[in-house]
Amino acid sequence: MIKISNLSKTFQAKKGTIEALRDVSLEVKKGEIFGVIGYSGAGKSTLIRSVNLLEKPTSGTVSIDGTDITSLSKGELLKARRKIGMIFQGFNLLKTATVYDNIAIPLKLTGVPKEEIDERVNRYLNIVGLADKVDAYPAQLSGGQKQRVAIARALAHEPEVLLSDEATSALDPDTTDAILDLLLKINQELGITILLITHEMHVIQRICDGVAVMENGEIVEQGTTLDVFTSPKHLTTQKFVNSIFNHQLSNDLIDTLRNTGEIISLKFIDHSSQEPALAVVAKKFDVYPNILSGNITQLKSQPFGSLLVHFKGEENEVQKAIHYLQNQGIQTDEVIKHGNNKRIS
Ligand SMILES: Nc1ncnc2c1ncn2[C@@H]1O[C@H](COP(=O)(O)OP(=O)(O)OP(=O)(O)O)[C@@H](O)[C@H]1O
Repeated sequence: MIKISNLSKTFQAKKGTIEALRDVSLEVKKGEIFGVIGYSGAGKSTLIRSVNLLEKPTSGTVSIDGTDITSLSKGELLKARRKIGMIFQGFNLLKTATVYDNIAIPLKLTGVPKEEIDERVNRYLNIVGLADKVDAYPAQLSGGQKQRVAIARALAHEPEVLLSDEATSALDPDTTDAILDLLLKINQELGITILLITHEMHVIQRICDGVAVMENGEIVEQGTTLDVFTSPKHLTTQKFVNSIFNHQLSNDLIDTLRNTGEIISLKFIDHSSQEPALAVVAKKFDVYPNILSGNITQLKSQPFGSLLVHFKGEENEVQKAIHYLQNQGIQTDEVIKHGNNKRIS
């Protein structure tokens, strides 16, 4: 549905040339929710703004539904953009217009007839749960409600793709989750493909099917959300994944445990299999597993867990236990080795 190929963007700034995007390629399939995550300055905004050509790439192509939009004439581009809705962190509502007009005015500008406008405003305000606010002004709405209006405004153009530029970054955690649930509903019920950018792993975890991690204008890792969570390869990805699980151990505890065994991080998809696996390991090998910290969360609709376990025992027995767990399909990472001080980031 969205195919970004070898996209690069350079800005000429006072202090020299800034390479905001370097040879970025990614593909978002029809009906998917795909998230791009990265720290500030990674190039996320530049990337998402390139998808509807709000930002003109220096090189590379962007195809929407098979059409290379970087090669279109102005008129053709205007038409193609109708397939692409966008929502923003700051909502971008007209302050002096009612909710109705915020949705209706852009429709009027694209020539949609009056009755059709009425019908669409109604339909999409119902979908976002704000039918009773049709006559309100933005100043009378909460942040979450403003974002709902912005979503209704985007949907009213009946796009195939919705771009979300940090849409939940200005919202509190509960409102964030409510908006993420709304995006999921739109994706599932209206079949709209969603590409979003965020700096919060929680957003990826809750609604994304696929994820790309950006740093310094490049994609350093991408894959299904499940693969990236279970075996993050790049250090930045590992930091984002760890931010969800947040296993914190005191240095004193680490020093004590290091002398008697290893601390291993276990990641698993089917949590029901986890406890028996540890019990079997304790029976089969001369090791004593002790759970230090644990967290089971939901990856979209799949349970996903992470445990930090101290395996007390001789090094060769601990290694045998780890191999056994790996053969059970459990992802293992050594966090603190015997007498060593390798630490989780
Ligand atoms: N119009 C511009 N002119 C000059 N430099 C720019 C411009 N827009 C972005 N940049 C630079 O490009 C790089 C990537 O910026 P971008 O806004 O895409 O990152 P980001 O990951 O979205 O960060 P943030 O989350 O802080 O918005 C940064 O170094 C930024 O300063």
